[in-house]
Amino acid sequence: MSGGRIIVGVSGGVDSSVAALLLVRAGRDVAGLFMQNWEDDGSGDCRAEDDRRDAVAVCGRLGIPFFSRNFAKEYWAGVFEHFLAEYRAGRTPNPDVLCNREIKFKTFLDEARALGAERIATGHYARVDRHGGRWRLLRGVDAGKDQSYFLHQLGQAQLAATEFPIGHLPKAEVRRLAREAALPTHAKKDSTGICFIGERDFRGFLAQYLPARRGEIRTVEGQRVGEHEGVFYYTLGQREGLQIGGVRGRPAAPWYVVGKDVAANVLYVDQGSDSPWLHSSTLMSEPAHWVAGAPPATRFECTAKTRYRQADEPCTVRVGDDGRLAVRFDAPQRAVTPGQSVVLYAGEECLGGAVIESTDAPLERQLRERAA
Ligand SMILES: Nc1ncnc2c1ncn2[C@@H]1O[C@H](COP(=O)(O)OP(=O)(O)OP(=O)(O)O)[C@@H](O)[C@H]1O
Repeated sequence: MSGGRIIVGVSGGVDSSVAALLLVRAGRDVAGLFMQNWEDDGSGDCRAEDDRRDAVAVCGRLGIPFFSRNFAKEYWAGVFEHFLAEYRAGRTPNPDVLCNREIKFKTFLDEARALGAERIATGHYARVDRHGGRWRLLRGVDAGKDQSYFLHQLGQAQLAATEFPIGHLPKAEVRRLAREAALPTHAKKDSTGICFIGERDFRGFLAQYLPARRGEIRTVEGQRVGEHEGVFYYTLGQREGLQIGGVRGRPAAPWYVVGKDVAANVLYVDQGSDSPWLHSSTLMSEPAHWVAGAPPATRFECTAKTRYRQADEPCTVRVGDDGRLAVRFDAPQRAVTPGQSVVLYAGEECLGGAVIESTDAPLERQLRERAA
């Protein structure tokens, strides 16, 4: 395991800095590779230059070679175009899942090999081990930081070449190690949000690519209660950004998005964060990816997350002949959203997952039947 060069993805953040530190301490032949995945649009919000400077400083401090590559073209073609197409279709994609599959564990891995490395490492909170003749993807030990959800599209070939040096550590310990080693990133704030959007306003960003298209906001019963700027700017279960005044016969309680009719350009809302219109017990997915290369069975019980920050929910999975999943949850789930990923776990092990295509939420079913 320990021979040959290993290249760490250095993002200029504290996690990848400590990943590199631990590999250096283990006596490995380590180099850092920073990737730029987005062209600076001059808006002044792009942190890429600061991050790059921090990545250079960390490699300097550790005394390891630093490389930098621009993958903006690959990111645009492999992640961003799909991201826009999904939003245009009224779904809510997860670009980080795709970025891992298409960029960090493909383009980046290829580039690392071109630079003479046999293996790569990242500062993800996840673990990889070898068990029963195959590689397993396991949750990070810090439950609040676990990133296996975003990594569920990895397969045997990628895991065989990958290390997650901080996956067994709690975040507080990672920060402590960074401070103790005087790494220049030790006090840096964790990055939030989608990497190419950063801290800027999400709707404003999306509007540059998907121009506003005004339409009606209606209650599920069909009453017109307001106007929206474009159904694609909203996601199921969302409360913010809805311009709805007082509605006669309705209490002054907050409204939530419970459905989108993309063809008719209508946004459906209901009151109460726990609205029955938001709940579903079954979802259907696109063809699934399995970390092991194949599902454990054609029908099995496990737990699943339908969003990153969500508790594990017990469910039964049926795998169709075409690889698509029918996932039935023991208890109804709130705001299961087409475009997001359903990720399956057996205890600590991430089995794989798939993009959610549809659910049996009552309104979604009605809209689907109407469209068919
Ligand atoms: N621009 C980049 N260049 C090289 N590697 C990157 C880059 N962005 C992310 N990575 C790698 O992917 C890992 C996970 O990325 P993520 O965006 O989730 O960052 P994070 O959890 O905030 O970690 P960090 O503190 O290292 O930025 C990073 O730890 C790093 O190894």
